[in-house]
Amino acid sequence: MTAATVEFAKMNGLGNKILVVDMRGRADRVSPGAAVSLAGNPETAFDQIMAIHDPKLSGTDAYIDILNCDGTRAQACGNGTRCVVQALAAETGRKTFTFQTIAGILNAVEHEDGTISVDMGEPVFEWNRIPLAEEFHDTSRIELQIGPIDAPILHSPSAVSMGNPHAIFWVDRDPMTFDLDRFGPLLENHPMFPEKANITLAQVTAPDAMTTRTWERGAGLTLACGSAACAAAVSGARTGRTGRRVTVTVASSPNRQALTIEWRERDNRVVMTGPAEWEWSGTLDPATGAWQRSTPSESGASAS
Ligand SMILES: N[C@@H](CCC[C@H](N)C(=O)O)C(=O)O
Repeated sequence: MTAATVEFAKMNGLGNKILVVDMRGRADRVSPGAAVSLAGNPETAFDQIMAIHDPKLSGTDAYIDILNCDGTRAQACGNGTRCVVQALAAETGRKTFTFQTIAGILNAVEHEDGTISVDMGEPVFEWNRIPLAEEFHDTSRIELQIGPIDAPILHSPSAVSMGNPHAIFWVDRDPMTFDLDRFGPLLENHPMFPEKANITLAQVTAPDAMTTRTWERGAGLTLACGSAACAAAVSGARTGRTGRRVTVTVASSPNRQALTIEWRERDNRVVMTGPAEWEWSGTLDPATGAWQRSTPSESGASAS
């Protein structure tokens, strides 16, 4: 008989709020309703759920189902993938993992210093695979702008899919100084993006460094977005703004933490390296989202 509850861990990657849910040994999934209920509680509020399922493909360790806090599915989540690696490494003592997601196969490794590298796959530039609603021969600079027509505030983003759709707007000052909570929803839902898009502001600060801030599809303003950091790094190199290995400082993350992103020349794959952090653990009902804390909390609260 399938148990009513499963174990989960509240974690984060650069402040990106993640629930890692252990769905192994079960045929059901975390329901969109459960996700919305968990997201609505300040204690379990999250940006993404990373649900670990039994592998569907030989040679992989797990199938990962990714849900945004609005209950929609996402194809990729860089910060969440590092959290999954840390959780499974702590459980098994292993250091390397291969996961399957809707977007493909991801390889990951936990290093001696505790940081985690995830091979996020190959970037996709074809307009209809990002996808965009209009044909663009060159998606490194597409026609899209916000603000007055003769003095746009944001314009000409680079578009790319890292499994999930991203638009990178190049800015010349700190991304925190822009009103992204106002522009984000307009751009996420712009008709140019038939599957919506993650919207990132990126300021190049050196040939090997940039600063980003992201409005996430299905989650809004989050403290960090790993796939967006990959998308920005690839777009920086593609447009000649940076080299292929960059430090991406995520302006909105606590203490402005950074990820290292390398777009490898030899195989076209993008490797993201950074930390993950466990906060507390509990159990939850994947059908309803009812939950219970099983490790101590500072607040003393214990249940939904
Ligand atoms: N925070 C994630 C990205 C999550 C998915 C995104 N909101 C989408 O719907 O594509 C990351 O770290 O990559």
